[in-house]
Amino acid sequence: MDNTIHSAGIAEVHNVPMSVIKRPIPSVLDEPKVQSLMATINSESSEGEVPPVDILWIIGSEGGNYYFSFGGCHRFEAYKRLNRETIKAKLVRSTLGDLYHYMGSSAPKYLA
Ligand SMILES: Nc1ncnc2c1ncn2[C@@H]1O[C@H](COP(=O)(O)OP(=O)(O)OP(=O)(O)O)[C@@H](O)[C@H]1O
Repeated sequence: MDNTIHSAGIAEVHNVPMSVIKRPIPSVLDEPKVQSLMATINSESSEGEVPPVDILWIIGSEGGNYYFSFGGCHRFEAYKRLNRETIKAKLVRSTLGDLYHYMGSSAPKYLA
């Protein structure tokens, strides 16, 4: 899901702590792809062969930053299994309306 319409204009890549990222939709994983990504990430030079994932960054109505991620399933799983503290990501500034697009009425009410 790299270079999607959402993140196409965003240049900055952040190291986002895995612990702050909410992934409300369970990933369906292709195991060999996860293994392959783990190997690539482990042998990666500083340039990087694995592109950043997209994260929806929402500021709550009462403040606070919320980070949601939907795609990037295989990359996220690979970073998780490697016990990485952070993942490279582009932050796509989003609204609760955007979240409804992905989650429908399952979107968390605490953001409204
Ligand atoms: N060993 C590897 N296996 C798979 N992809 C790799 C590997 N090394 C680098 N990449 C890059 O990582 C990115 C993986 O993105 P891809 O869309 O295939 O999966 P994902 O976004 O992590 O998971 P999903 O699409 O299932 O949500 C691609 O840009 C691909 O070129």
